[in-house]
Amino acid sequence: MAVIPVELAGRSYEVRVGEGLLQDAATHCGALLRKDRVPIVTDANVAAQWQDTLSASLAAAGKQPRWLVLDPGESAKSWQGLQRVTDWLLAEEVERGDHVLALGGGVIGDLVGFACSMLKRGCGFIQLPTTLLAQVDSSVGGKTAINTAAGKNLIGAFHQPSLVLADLGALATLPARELRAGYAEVLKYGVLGDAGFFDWCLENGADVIGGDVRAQAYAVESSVAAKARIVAQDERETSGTRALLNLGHTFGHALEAETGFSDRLLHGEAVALGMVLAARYSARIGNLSLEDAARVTQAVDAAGLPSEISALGIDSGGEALVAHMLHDKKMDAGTLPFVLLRSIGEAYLDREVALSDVAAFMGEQLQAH
Ligand SMILES: NC(=O)c1ccc[n+]([C@@H]2O[C@H](COP(=O)([O-])OP(=O)(O)OC[C@H]3O[C@@H](n4cnc5c(N)ncnc54)[C@H](O)[C@@H]3O)[C@@H](O)[C@H]2O)c1
Ligand SMILES: O=C(O)C(=O)C[C@@H](O)[C@H](O)[C@H](O)COP(=O)(O)O
Ligand SMILES: [Zn+2]
Repeated sequence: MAVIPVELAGRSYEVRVGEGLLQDAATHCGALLRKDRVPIVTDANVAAQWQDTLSASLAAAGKQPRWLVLDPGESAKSWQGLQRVTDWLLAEEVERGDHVLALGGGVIGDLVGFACSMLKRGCGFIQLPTTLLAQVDSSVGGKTAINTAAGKNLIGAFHQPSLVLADLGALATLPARELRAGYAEVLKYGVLGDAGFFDWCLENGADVIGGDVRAQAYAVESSVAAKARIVAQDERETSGTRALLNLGHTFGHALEAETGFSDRLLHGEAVALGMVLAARYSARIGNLSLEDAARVTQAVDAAGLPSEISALGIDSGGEALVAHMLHDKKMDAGTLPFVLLRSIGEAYLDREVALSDVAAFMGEQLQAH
């Protein structure tokens, strides 16, 4: 098992990565579970695979698991989903000093984390991420949120978990499309800040997606270490450092909004497309070589992820996509800083981007090929 600390003043916690962590969850959580009753929120797909394992672990420690099982999918990250979770936590008489377990992907982690940030003005929670995306990204760093009609993650809070248990065994039951989508966020760490890791991804990405546990362990541990370093420097995304983790997301979130936050385009797929767009736009304004932009596209293609927005069947034009971007949380007094690239492994925040030029670029990309 690898243990990666997330160092935050007064709120440090560990991310434990390994096999069999759900079987041993009660031991790992230890005194964080201070009462006999343990509230757990998950979705139906995850419950079908992992509810018995977690229940057995808790029962063996003399605990009574209490389950809320939600419908799977991005639509749970909504006002209705939030109300369902908070009402249930209140009915379960969860107190501020208790810990709620969030068992699932990024949807469950973001939703439950947000509910816990508000419950009685803040109770504890533990992330038990079961998707590759959640293990490498969403369970770490404390961003929690729901979506609204206006856009992605627009209502949320920073609320750090007390512990993250990333059980690599959970990835064995994950559908191939979801594994691939999570891999986009792995590749992101290479593209934004680590050319060596990008090269590792090119060589080993197929093994990660193919289910090789050693490759998955390296991918998860490296990604979590990279994220933990950045979050420790800039927990609340105020200095510009953490904003680099948003590489591909301004484009990607606009595509998710335009496709209705639906199965048509998963978050990881949107991030893959967004990274390609960020690389191509960086090349267009002369800040990235055409060769490096092409390498980002190749890495996305090699993983079987989408790389051309023209294939999405979006009827609207570049202006409509830019209209979604105006809701981006990086928007600052009329300026939208974009995460762009100088090279593979060197992302930067560009505050000089003209949205009219982005609209023209997106219009071209929607027509291309
Ligand atoms: N907070 C953050 O820092 C952060 C970072 C990245 C993404 N996100 C958010 O995460 C969300 C996407 O998360 P996701 O990709 O994990 O999607 P998800 O939570 O919807 O899970 C994907 C699918 O896999 C199923 N599933 C999960 N684990 C499984 C398992 N082990 N076996 C079988 N099926 C399983 C789920 O039921 C779901 O159908 C988005 O809303 C995105 O905005 C947040
Ligand atoms: O942790 C971060 O910071 C990230 O940006 C990670 C992203 O992968 C994640 O999708 C995040 O939720 C996007 O942040 P947002 O602030 O644009 O909602
Ligand atoms: Zn993301």
